[in-house]
Amino acid sequence: MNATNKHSQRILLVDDEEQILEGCRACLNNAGWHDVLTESDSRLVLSLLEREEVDVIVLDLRMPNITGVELLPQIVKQHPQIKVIVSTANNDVETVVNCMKEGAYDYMVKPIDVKRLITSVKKAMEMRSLANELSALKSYMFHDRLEHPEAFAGIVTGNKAMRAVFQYLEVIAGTRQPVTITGETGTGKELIARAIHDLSGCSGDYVALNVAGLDDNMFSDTLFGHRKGAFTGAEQARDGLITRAAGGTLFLDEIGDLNEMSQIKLLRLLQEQEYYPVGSDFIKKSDARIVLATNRDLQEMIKQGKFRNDLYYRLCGHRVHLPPLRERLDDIPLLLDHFLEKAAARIGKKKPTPPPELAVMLTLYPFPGNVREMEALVSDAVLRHTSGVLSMETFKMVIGDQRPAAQAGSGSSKSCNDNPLCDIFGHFPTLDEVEQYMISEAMKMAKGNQGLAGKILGMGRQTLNKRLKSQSAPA
Ligand SMILES: Nc1ncnc2c1ncn2[C@@H]1O[C@H](COP(=O)(O)OP(=O)(O)OP(=O)(O)O)[C@@H](O)[C@H]1O
Repeated sequence: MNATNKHSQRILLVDDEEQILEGCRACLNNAGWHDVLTESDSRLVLSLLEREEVDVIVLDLRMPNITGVELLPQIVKQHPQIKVIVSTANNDVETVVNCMKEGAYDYMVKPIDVKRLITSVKKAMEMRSLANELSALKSYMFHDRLEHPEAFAGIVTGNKAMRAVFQYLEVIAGTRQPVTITGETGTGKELIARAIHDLSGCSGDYVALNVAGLDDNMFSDTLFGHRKGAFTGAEQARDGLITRAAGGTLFLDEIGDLNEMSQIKLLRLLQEQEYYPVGSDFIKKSDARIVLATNRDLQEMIKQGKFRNDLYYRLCGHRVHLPPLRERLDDIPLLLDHFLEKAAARIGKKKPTPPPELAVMLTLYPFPGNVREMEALVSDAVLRHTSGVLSMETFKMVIGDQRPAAQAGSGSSKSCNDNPLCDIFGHFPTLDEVEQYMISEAMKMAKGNQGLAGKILGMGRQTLNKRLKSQSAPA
């Protein structure tokens, strides 16, 4: 699927010297920007901008006919979204200051330094995509809609927090920045990674690698490949998965398990899009979009010295967090229906009817394995069931006498989905707990007078007295 039709990042170089245009174009191509337009006639720039969408312009200030100094304010006025970097032959502070006042994003002194050119264009592109994301986010805030619901078709949810994740992913779909997905095991991180790829409109493949348990050699060899003779047994050069993901998406799962050396290599890949195949001194470039996932608490790992701070901050650019299933109980009936249908279809049975109390019973269970655990539970029940109505036995065996999710140890009042009783008790209370609470509140209101407290509670003084005695009696 090619869900987005965003153009790739496009640069326009304007200079009357063809040699400079060609030199800069080659440098930018090498750095990974392949969509570079050039124009040597300044009189044609404004009409070109009417026809073509451009993100960044590198504009020479001294040109015949119309100078860059004259052109700059017109570009800024007519196309305020474009970032303009001016290039000037002399380091004339006054001209530079004037250009910045007119709205230039940055400036460069000629002859153009390649590193400076690349850094400046990179920053301008980042600013441009941030501005795009901001305006898209504003529009999502006002219209609760998804432009590409088909990208999320496999993810069953009606939950608000999940929908906000989808909207955010649509906003950042066009950027090539890495995306980090966090969430407990089984919350659907891999499904989200796939959706990011589908939304990106990239023509290349989606390639996934679970890095858990890989030592640095295996990590480097699997991801970056090796040159011939790099180690005993490396009889042929071999490309790594990063090559297979060229022009597409590389999904690295369980990055919280990476060791120190591999973290350094991952950081270089994220920051510079560069890597070395094992045994090679020649650096290679990658244009794969990188999506990462972890179910570990990376900040806690930093405190323990197990995860690099700089890598963490690099991962923070675009980040989504998937809530655990116990915090989106509204998804349980939908998922139950989905998994019943899926399991029945797989074994060629008719979809069984769930007993009405089943969905409620499932909301009481904390699901430490999240959606994956629920799917396994439902599949197992469908396999075992024989009559038209699904038996509760399989569920009872696993869930047993589970107390509501929060009591079962999650400790989160959110798991009651903002039920007012949960606000008071910190979990969904039992009848006994509610009774005790009401009696003690009524006694407080009645300043210890049992007759009055009984009236408040709608019971006689003697009944209240009995209940008070039974509450204080040892269990
Ligand atoms: N919202 C959902 N709708 C349908 N299926 C889902 C949903 N969320 C998760 N699943 C299913 O649950 C299983 C686990 O999902 P997934 O592998 O994406 O989780 P994960 O967060 O990547 O887990 P882990 O951290 O263990 O790698 C998969 O079979 C997936 O299809």
